[in-house]
Amino acid sequence: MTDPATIDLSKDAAARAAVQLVENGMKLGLGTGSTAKVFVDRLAERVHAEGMDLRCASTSKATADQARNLGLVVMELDDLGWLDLTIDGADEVDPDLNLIKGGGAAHLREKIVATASDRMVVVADQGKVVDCLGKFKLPVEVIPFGWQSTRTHIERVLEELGMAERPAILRERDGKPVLTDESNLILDLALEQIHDARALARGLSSIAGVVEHGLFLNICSLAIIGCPDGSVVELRREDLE
Ligand SMILES: O=C(CO)[C@H](O)[C@H](O)COP(=O)(O)O
Repeated sequence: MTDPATIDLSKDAAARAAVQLVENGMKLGLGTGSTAKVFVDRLAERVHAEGMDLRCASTSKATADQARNLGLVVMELDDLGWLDLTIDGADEVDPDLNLIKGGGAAHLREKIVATASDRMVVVADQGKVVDCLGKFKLPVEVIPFGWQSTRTHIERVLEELGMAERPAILRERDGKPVLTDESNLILDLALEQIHDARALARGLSSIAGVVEHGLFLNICSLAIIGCPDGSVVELRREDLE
């Protein structure tokens, strides 16, 4: 297992590099999770040191609280309109910069904010880079009403795609279902390997009780991967930049 201290240095390296992409006057989307949290810390340092004028939209209540406590201006996405840049973490990043997100149960707002931005950049450590998406359980946000029927529909979609008998697990914490910022539930799909992410995304989106899945396809144009020695590796999708 990777040493947690090593992971922290990597996150810090990615966050520091990402902060350099921010320009004065930008409207910025802020992600959720431990790497996004480090980014917000580094961002606030730069904003105060340079007297930058930024307006931010947050992907979660947790990040909004953190950013406001650090003196950043956080507004409603609808009051900001279109954003210049969103910086967020990811649970998996494949060679085409397709992602799995939602480990922090925030992928619905994360996708809304990322797709309301000119550019989405991911900050992550090397452990997130994979050849094929799917080892990390795919989060699917579902509405509580009839969630077990929704789970049955999800399992049918998986069966149709040859991913049969893969359980959709209700996410719980301390014996209680995890609720998203939208008061919905999360089903985590244990898939191992997602060979046709587009078909899976289509299938999941066609189910009535599914609010949003954690596949981010063709959204991220740059992934900044932090290394424990403080260096970073940049993975790019030129066609999305
Ligand atoms: O998608 C997310 C939250 O919904 C996070 O960005 C993702 O889980 C990565 O988090 P971390 O940086 O803590 O590993």
